[in-house]
Amino acid sequence: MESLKKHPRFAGVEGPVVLVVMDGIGIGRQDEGNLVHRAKTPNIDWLAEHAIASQLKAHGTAVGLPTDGDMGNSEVGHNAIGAGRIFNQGAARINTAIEDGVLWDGEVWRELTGNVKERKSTLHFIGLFSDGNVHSHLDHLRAMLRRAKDEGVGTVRIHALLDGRDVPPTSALEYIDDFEGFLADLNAEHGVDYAIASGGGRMNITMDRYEADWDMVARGWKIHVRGEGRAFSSAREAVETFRGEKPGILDQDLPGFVIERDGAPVGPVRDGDSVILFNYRGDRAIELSRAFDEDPFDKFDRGPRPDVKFAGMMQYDGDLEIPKKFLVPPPHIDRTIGEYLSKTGVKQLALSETQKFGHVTYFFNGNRSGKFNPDYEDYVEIPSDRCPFEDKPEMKAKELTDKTVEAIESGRYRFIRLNYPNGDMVGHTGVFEAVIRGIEAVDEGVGRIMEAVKKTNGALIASADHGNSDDMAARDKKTGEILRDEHGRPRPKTAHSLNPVPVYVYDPSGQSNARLSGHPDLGISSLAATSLVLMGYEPPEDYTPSVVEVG
Ligand SMILES: O=C(O)[C@H](O)COP(=O)(O)O
Ligand SMILES: [Mn+2]
Ligand SMILES: [Mn+2]
Repeated sequence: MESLKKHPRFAGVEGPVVLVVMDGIGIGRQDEGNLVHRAKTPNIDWLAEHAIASQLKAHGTAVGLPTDGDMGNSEVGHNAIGAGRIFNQGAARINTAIEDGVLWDGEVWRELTGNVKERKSTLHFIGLFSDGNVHSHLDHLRAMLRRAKDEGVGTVRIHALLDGRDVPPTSALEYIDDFEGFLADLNAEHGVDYAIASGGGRMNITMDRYEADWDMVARGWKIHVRGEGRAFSSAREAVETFRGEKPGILDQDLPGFVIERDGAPVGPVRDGDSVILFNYRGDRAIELSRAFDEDPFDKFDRGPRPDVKFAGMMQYDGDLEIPKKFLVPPPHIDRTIGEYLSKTGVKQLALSETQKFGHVTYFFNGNRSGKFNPDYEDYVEIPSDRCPFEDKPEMKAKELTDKTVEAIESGRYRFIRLNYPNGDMVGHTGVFEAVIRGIEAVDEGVGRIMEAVKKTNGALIASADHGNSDDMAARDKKTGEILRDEHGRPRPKTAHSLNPVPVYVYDPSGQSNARLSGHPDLGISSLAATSLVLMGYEPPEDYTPSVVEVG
């Protein structure tokens, strides 16, 4: 790989180029459900009016997802931003592997199904139980169950993590009923025994990320693997009971449950079983994978670890080889902006709080752990609070801004990137007042960064990885009208939006003579080239073009 070439007409702004990812802050229709619009954001508003402003696509094919009906997410968003190009992503790759049959011919699928056939043991599937298409898709699970049945696998157990975060907040029963119907057909026609064995809300058990709270994984392990937990005769009964006990609870927060048959758990994981984690996205799949794969292991007490064959849908971390076995290889993302800058000897800094730290480092660097060259890279992680996001929607915005301003003024870095998680993490709670406060905290941070950039003759690029808080109200599918609760308040939508995101390029000293490049239909993969031209480098030829022309 070559170093970057100097830009032919522009030597770069004097101070650092700062790329701010305002996570989950998109551009939506200006109504009651758009909390970005409702929040007081004097700094972002100023940028919209006075900086170079445009919109970028942040969903669907613009970020490597199968169709333009797929909402964007932080993983594919940060992949696209950091790679400067679009790579086919998890969902698209698995669809192809299933269509072409490559998945079934693969060594890992054959090993895991062969194992349970030979031992007459159980094949388990654990994963996010929805069609949100961010971490998983139920169509993949259905395809695998049909195939398992065709290949003569007799017993399958499903451990269902209820979503309500990438899909409507209380939609679990629709997915459960639909799936139970599918299972009933398989069982009746083919004499197999395929059943849901356990489950719980994804933000309560199993799907922690970035080691923010291993207790979640410990709870999930007990439920799925040991079959220990509150028992019910069906997943539907569990959900209905929990909802009755705590009205208003969202699916993502539901407690764990175990399904019993004849007084015993129907599907704990036992020696000789095979286990597939059918999530394809890495961040929230890594910890459970480690619990299955690692020995020794000190994150929580697993009790006796069953001796199983474990595989992930994908390899969630290629550098750390987590997990060891996987069904579909991940996209190989190379020549990211971070790698180019390191190669060119340009100093860079990445910052966020725990919740999005892996996004500005691992995902931004093309799913790569560690640094390209520690001499040229510094990473700062501010530990996230451990309370519900709606209780402290400002999160660590102030601390993150302090560190960023300090870094800008230090003169040590040429490129600084950071992520404010608020618009997204608080957006997922569906608590409107909190979301507004979270966005206002981001705006305050952006304002302080604008000042620091001005002081140092640097440049700011403010954008986002996908929308969320710009579209927070549930709507009637046909009319688009906002749906309301009994008090007339909009019912929340907790998932990401399909909206474009803003891009603001602010060069207070005017050195770059930046103006819109006028390329139509740009997506967030153009942010890498935009950062490079402001630093005075020519973007690599196959990068998505810059939002601005300079010089
Ligand atoms: O994992 C989550 O929290 C959501 O499914 C997606 O959110 P993110 O893509 O913004 O991380
Ligand atoms: Mn995000
Ligand atoms: Mn999100």
